[in-house]
Amino acid sequence: MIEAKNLRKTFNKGKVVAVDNVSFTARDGEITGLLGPNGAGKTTTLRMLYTLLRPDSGHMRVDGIDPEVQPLSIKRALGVVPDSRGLYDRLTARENIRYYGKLHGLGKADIERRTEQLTEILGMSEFIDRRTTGFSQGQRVKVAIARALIHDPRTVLLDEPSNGLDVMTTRALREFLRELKKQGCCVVLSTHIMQEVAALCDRIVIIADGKVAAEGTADELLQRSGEANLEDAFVKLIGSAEGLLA
Ligand SMILES: Nc1ncnc2c1ncn2[C@@H]1O[C@H](COP(=O)(O)OP(=O)(O)OP(=O)(O)O)[C@@H](O)[C@H]1O
Repeated sequence: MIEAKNLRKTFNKGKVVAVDNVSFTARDGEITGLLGPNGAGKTTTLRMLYTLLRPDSGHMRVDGIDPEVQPLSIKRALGVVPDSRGLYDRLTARENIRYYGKLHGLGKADIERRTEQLTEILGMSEFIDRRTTGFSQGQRVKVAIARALIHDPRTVLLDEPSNGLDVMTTRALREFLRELKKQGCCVVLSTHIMQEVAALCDRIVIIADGKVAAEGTADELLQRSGEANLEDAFVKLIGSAEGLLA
């Protein structure tokens, strides 16, 4: 479970307020979607959650762990697919994944076993032993996901995971995330695609201008907005649909 409390982050000596007092809870066994237009503060929020950025104020916990007190425990608890997928181009897909396994202190046999499993689930066998230079977006995302999950984390954070993916790969990705949820994982993803949250997320945190504009299940958001479909509900709750894809 992730608990974010009053997170705030500014840049450029306080002139840019990227995230302003954001609070929400993401539970185990659920997929939580951070939905918002470009520049809303989704990536900055995720970066604070995976401890790449330190909040100016506020705090977060993962399974009760405070990153200020136990920074390494948090890193072990999390699987992260960042916005820049960040693969090492000179390494093969397998070597990229193996390297992360080693960083997490896994033994060779465990790394090989888990890599085989993820290769199968994510459909990577055709390119697992190719260098990642020239990989398509979909192939990159798959390797980034496998790398993030090599240590079997309970909490998984994904920044715009379906960006640039074709329909079939997006469907496979959604199926995979549902499987993680079934296993009891806490899954948090950011997106600006309404369809994505509607199809996938148990809870939706709508972020606009660095703030939480609304939060709840799709049904709760419909009720609160008094609208019959999610698209109209989002428009009403955010005040504009600019930057959001249906
Ligand atoms: N390192 C940084 N330096 C200066 N400003 C930043 C930095 N990182 C983010 N920002 C600003 O903070 C705001 C929120 O950015 P963020 O990347 O979190 O939005 P986002 O919701 O993820 O957008 P997108 O959907 O376009 O990726 C933007 O105005 C952005 O320009």
